[in-house]
Amino acid sequence: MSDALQDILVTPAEMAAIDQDAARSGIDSFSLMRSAGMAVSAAALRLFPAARRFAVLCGPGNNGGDGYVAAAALARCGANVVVFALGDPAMLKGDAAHARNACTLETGAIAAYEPQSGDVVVDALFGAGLSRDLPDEARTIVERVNESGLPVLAVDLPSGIDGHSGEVRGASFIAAHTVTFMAAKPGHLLMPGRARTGTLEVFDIGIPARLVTARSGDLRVNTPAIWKRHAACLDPGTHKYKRGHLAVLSGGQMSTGATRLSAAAGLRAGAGLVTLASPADALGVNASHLTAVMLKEIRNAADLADWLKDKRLNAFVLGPGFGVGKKARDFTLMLCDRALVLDADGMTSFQQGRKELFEVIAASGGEVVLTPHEGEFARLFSEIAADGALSKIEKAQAAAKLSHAVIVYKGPDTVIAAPSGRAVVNANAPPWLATAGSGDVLAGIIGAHLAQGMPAFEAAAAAVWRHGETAIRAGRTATAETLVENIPPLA
Ligand SMILES: NC(=O)C1=CN([C@@H]2O[C@H](COP(=O)(O)OP(=O)(O)OC[C@H]3O[C@@H](n4cnc5c(N)ncnc54)[C@H](OP(=O)(O)O)[C@@H]3O)[C@@H](O)[C@H]2O)[C@H](O)CC1
Ligand SMILES: [K+]
Repeated sequence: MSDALQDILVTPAEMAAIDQDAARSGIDSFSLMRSAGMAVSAAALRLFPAARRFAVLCGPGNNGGDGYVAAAALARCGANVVVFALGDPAMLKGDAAHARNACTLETGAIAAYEPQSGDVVVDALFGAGLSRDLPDEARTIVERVNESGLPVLAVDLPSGIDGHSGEVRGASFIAAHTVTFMAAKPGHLLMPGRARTGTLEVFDIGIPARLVTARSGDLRVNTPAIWKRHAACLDPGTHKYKRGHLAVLSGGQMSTGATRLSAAAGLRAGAGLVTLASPADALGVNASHLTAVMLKEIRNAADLADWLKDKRLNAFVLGPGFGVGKKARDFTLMLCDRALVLDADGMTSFQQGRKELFEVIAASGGEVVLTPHEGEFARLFSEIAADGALSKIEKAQAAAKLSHAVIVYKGPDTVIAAPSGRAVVNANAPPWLATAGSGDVLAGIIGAHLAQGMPAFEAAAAAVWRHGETAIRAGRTATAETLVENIPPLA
């Protein structure tokens, strides 16, 4: 696989355009289908050497064509293969018809397939061309196979998964392994598609990388390649102020834990100095819990304005445990010209009045990162959240454009999007990262990256990735405290 294609995500519509470009450039489209089908048969033999029988389920388009190629190749290798078609195979066109004609195996009607112990199901019903909910006949088979617990090897996408959004269209197979072609699709990474894709294999069927990159947008999987050149903040000549001064704004005395988690995470993640800015009533409780993190009394906007004269204070986290209301709004608007992570209560405080926030962000030229989980996203961007035609990626992109901020749309499939439309989908977070206080830790890591001078998009993408690595290191019993202890070095 070409390096240029390693991390890119290509939508089904872009992939269709790439196919056409490949045909125009003189590449024989049937040779692509042959490569695709051969890759599927190779994966089937490699992953399921003990299969008693391969049941290849072929659909009405080119995904089905890949299935006929794979079935014929498996049979040539001596495997026991049965083939079932959705719809009348005589209606197949073009390459799929060619593939079917070249496959001498008898083809049964899909309704006749009875799952048997020892079967491996090769799912070639629908791939990139799925345009609506699965028809009833396909749905019945999907449900029968899913109930049987038989392993499913999906061609391109598990049938029923929308490659654009990862949504389930009526029903879908739950694959053990998926073989896709040239590049991963958003539906492989976005939930629930991610959970139904199994392990993902991206196979190069021979389309030149330049044709793929020419059509693909600015959408990537979140890997260190995205941000590592911005992470060179640890040069040997540095001192603590060069590594930035992060300030975390604490809530009142009954809700200080969240901000201490953010502050501790910020320090561990590499900010040179971290100060917890605390209201008077919380000074005592904060002081009794802090050592390396410093403490500063900030009672009101006047105190904050005075403190902000220190230009070395270059990044802020506001929101965890802060409380919803006017104080959060006033403080936030004062911080938008610096680097700011606006999390939790900070965002919720603008549920009414977001226009002012977005205008101030646009006008002030700071680096603002908003970190909504699904509920917070729905509160702050209700009309975007309600648009069923948009994928999670497109929702994050629309929110970034509207707010002029970098959006970290959190979840098992966190999407980071910039106002320019640039976006990455994160893929390294284990399920146990969803633990109380985990978001506070993430906010602190983003703050530390901002304090060290990383641009907001890279700071956020690197933090989300590092947060995932942290959880892997902390293990399945992770708590927010052990997450902080396990934040790995960035570079
Ligand atoms: N470069 C590559 O990646 C290559 C990919 N290949 C394989 O080709 C498929 C995409 O093939 P395509 O024919 O475009 O699409 P599908 O096979 O997924 O399905 C399309 C057919 O199904 C009909 N359709 C769509 N949704 C439904 C539905 N819910 N119910 C019934 N029928 C449906 C659709 O017809 P329309 O009615 O919508 O017009 C099509 O007939 C890709 O996934 C790869 O597996 C190539 O083999 C090699 C190059
Ligand atoms: K499929």
